[in-house]
Amino acid sequence: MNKKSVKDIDLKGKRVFCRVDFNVPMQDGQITDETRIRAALPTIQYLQEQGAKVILASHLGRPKGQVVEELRLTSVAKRLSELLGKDVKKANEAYGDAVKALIAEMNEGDVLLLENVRFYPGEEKNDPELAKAFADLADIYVNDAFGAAHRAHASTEGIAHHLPAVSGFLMDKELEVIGKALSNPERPFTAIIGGAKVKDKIGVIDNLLDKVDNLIIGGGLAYTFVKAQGHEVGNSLLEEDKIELAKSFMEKAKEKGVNFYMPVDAVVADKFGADANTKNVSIEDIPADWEALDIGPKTAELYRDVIKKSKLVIWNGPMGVFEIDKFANGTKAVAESLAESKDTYSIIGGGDSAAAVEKFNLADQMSHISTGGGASLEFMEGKELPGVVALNDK
Ligand SMILES: Nc1ncnc2c1ncn2[C@@H]1O[C@H](COP(=O)(O)OP(=O)(O)O)[C@@H](O)[C@H]1O
Ligand SMILES: O=C(OP(=O)(O)O)[C@H](O)COP(=O)(O)O
Repeated sequence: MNKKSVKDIDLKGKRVFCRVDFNVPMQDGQITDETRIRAALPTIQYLQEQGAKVILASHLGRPKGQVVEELRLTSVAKRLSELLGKDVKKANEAYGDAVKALIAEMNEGDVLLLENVRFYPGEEKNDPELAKAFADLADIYVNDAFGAAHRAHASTEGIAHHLPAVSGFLMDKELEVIGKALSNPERPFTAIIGGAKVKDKIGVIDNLLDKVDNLIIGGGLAYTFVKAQGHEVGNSLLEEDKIELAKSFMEKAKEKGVNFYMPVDAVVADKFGADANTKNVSIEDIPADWEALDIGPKTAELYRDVIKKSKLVIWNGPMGVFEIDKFANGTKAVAESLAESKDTYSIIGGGDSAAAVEKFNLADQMSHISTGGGASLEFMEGKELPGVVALNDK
């Protein structure tokens, strides 16, 4: 990478503002997946070893500029203390005099976790005053939050304009692994896009059509395309205002010679939930009052064949509502196909896809599981990540 890293800078005795992505899934105040915390440990430990005073900052969830009690980083600080084997102090704010007082007491190698940076409206607006207030806490800025690198926020972008700004090891690793795979992709190159964030992902598909040989669509996303093909989708997830766009993507795929794979069958349910009645139907036969919550077995088989013939696969978004066993088979089949294809380099992005792979105990069979969903997609699309652009050049 042409950006300076934490290795390129003297850290001894310095106050380091290190942005990490501790946006971990939580249920009833408990962390349900700590992958992102563990992924940040190498940088934190390196900073400690080098004699820095480590000031960590992260967002958690989307509190929209307000204090939301459940989204405090308290349980993250506790878990981090256990993982580091050292007490991590937790501030109740993310900047200001009280925080400065805590920092003034820090010794070399100490770690302080600031409060959720998204409790402040200025964070997501990239308010220069908030960026300056963050910068006032430290001598050096380190960005190790790959998962949030596609956001131009005060703690991911703005602050970098006020301090010497370098990347952390997780950031470096993600950019290197994904960048290398995509700079000269081994072919056939296949992208699998699923999940529910239709609005976020539909634009991604446009850009991916310029890069891939095969595009596989699944998950809730698929039904806007099914509708665009002229079929009824019942109560399935649908973005009415994206149907025309979906049509244009199918046209573009044809023009570009990209194989565009869509579900040929689906598992439909008479309601959303574990106690729903279900059946397998052909894609043109989704009943009016039912919703498609997984790809069907024929589709899974079709996708398996494509995956097996691919040399590089990027996968973002589950094929169905994998959290409910009845609708997990499609996602499981894709994960198993990737695990079986030993010659295929697989990159998994997105919290839910990673969680699904974890749930099926196949995580160690994947080539790279990225800590960033949106970030890895934007990077793969060829977009510049603001959190990276803002760092100092080598
Ligand atoms: N057919 C479907 N209908 C409704 N929701 C779906 C469907 N398929 C998948 N999902 C949901 O999509 C969610 C994940 O979507 P998304 O956030 O876009 O993925 P990721 O986090 O991997 O990027 C999961 O919670 C899953 O239940
Ligand atoms: O979880 C994240 O994104 P992801 O679900 O796309 O991996 C990142 O922490 C960014 O969070 P955001 O999408 O609320 O900006």
